[in-house]
Amino acid sequence: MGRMATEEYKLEQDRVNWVVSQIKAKIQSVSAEYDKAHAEMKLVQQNYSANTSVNYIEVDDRIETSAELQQQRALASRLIENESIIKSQLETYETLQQSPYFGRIDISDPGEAETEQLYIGTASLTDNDENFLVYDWRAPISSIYYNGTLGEVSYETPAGQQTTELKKKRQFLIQNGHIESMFDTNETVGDEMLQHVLGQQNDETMQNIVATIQREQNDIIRDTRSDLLVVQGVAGSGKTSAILQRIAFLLYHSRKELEADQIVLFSPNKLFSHYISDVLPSLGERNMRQVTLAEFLSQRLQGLNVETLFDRYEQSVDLSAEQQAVRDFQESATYMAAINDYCQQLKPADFQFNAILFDGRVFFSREEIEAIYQKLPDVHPAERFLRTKNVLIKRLKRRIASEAKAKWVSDTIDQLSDEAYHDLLGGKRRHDFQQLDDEVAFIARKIVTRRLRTVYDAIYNNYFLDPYRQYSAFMAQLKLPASVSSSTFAERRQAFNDAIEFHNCPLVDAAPLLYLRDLLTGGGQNFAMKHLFVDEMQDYSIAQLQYLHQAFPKAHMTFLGDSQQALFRSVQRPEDLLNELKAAFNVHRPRLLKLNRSYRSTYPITTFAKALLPDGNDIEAFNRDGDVPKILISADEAAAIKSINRELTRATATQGTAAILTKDLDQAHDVYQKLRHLRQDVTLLTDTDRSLPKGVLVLPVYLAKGLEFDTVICWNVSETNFNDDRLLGTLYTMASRAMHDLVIVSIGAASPLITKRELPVGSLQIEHELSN
Ligand SMILES: Nc1ncnc2c1ncn2[C@@H]1O[C@H](COP(=O)(O)OP(=O)(O)OP(=O)(O)O)[C@@H](O)[C@H]1O
Repeated sequence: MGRMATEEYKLEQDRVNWVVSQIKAKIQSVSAEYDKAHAEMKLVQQNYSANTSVNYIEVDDRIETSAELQQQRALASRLIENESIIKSQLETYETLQQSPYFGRIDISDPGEAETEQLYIGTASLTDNDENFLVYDWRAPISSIYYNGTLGEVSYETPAGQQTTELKKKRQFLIQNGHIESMFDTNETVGDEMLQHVLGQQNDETMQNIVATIQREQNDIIRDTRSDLLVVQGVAGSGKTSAILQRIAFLLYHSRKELEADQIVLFSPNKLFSHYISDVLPSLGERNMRQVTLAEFLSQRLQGLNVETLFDRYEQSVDLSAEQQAVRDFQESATYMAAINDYCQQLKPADFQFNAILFDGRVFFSREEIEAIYQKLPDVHPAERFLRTKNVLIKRLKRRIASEAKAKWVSDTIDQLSDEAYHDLLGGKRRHDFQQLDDEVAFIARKIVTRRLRTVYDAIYNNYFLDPYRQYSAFMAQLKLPASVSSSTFAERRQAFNDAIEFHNCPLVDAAPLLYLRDLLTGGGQNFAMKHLFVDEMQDYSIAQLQYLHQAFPKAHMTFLGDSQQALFRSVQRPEDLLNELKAAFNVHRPRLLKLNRSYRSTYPITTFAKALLPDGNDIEAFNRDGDVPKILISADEAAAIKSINRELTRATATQGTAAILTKDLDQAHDVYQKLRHLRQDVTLLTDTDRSLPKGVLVLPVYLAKGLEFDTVICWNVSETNFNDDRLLGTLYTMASRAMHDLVIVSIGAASPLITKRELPVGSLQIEHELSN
């Protein structure tokens, strides 16, 4: 290990130069190709717009033109696709030109005398004879680079397992075509390169980590077997990074069967979505779909305001022990199982059917709908519901047919303008009808159908079932476990009813309610989604995860989280969690992986952060130098603001990112208002923000989930402000956002969460400030 002899270095730089020259040549030829494709595209577009301006007087002409137009359109879209393929190729070459590769492995296959040298980069590159100059990091052979120590190694290929001998492993840092550093290592991926990468300053968006993926991370990235992969990883261990590289890997691995939009990631907030948005494009892949749980639930509960996790966190009213027990119950798999049982056994008379109204009058009465349901055979509830729907539509059609004979309809027809009449004829023509009467009857049905559109929509959208009343009825008949008091549960049910009255839906009820609705009406399932990722899974209840599984029944699941970062929730052992999920999901190949090494923060920061936790010993700090975290005890708020300002001036002098994290939004507002008078570069972030502006940011901790900053200042971790054990996860999340510097501010005595812990000597620097 260590820096290499100059001669070796020169040889490698020569190779880099040679590869770069090959890339340059490729860029030239592809650019020419691109220009050609672009010109072709332009031509078709011009042609297309010339064609679209032809006049439409002759009806038969119109048909011909539209066939021609369709052809043109197809041609145009093929050209657009072609152009975008060439463009992304060009982009790949341009990235490779800066840094063609980051690794080299020397291998010798059994029985062969020769040693082969393979270079590994973010994308593959071949010369004109199809020889690999650079291997894609996701190629089967590249796994050796991440997994193998020197000596005999094996790797998976589509043709089965192969073995080879790994003779050398070399890492490079190449920038602008220049080798900045290079190391030989016999470890998986050596620490020196990692030191170098991690020591750098934070960017506005996350970077890919392909050059330095660690062995445990590689296991997550390349797992293609598991149908449920649960990752418990400590703060800063690379969970989010692993998700993104895994997606890139899967897209490569199943190039033919998998598209980026068949992958969905549930992310903690919008800032986070923006933060990670560059990683996949930097690897030449399209981004997956991203959604927050709140967005997903609200979209499915249209017309209701679904309480967000943040709303709930903000109002974290101290729940009584009984209320907590009710919440735990409602978030459990048992509760979801009870819903399933209820739906399977629901008697027709217990269905909460709604009458369908038209113009304020009953069109289909409750009794009629119930009678239809009652008469149907006792099949699966969703199936029976669907058949009910079909009967209703049939009856609607019959009523339309008879209503079409009504006098008001013929009166309406008499008064139709020619234009309106033709409009109603739609695609039909005069000679489509045998007699004029038929045509008039057709128009009459059209008129009535249009008028009764709202009835049709109501049937189509399942409005004849009231899922809210049904859910409430479910709660009313539920047999409660011993831990739950019936009066507290009755209060909870009342709270749900009241919320619905005001078009609100409590978060705890959203997933169970949707589950019930989907089971009874047979909707809400997306069979096209092939992979479901959940980041920060500790903020989801089992019930919510179970609903996601129900909503994406065909998706492989990868759930990642850190139980220690739970906000206002008790910590659960990952093994228990996996077992619970396994039972609830009925999966075949579950797997639990752990990441214990933390890369984000310096050694002193991780050492301090882990000391806060009762089970912090599992956390392994990555060895990177830095200052010891500091706690500033101020006498009052004004003094605290002043000292923050001083710290910020120091922190921003180095161009780094700095964030002040608060317990909740109110405090973020407050700090922002005070600080704004002292400096111009401060921004307050709220949950509608989608990007991270430059300068100093003030934000509540839950919006900082998954993010990182060079300097973090934790606001007012005092005895009074952090006086609850349940805030430990909050404090730990705050502290673990810091990459290089961590400052904790406390007005008055510090929180017992810090003072009661036996912190290792010298792990925290304490400064008392007197008021002035
Ligand atoms: N193998 C690696 N090589 C280089 N950098 C890495 C590696 N693994 C993680 N990192 C860096 O460590 C930081 C933390 O990674 P990431 O955000 O993925 O962790 P996380 O487990 O999702 O964290 P948290 O749960 O605290 O939000 C990032 O800056 C990431 O780039």
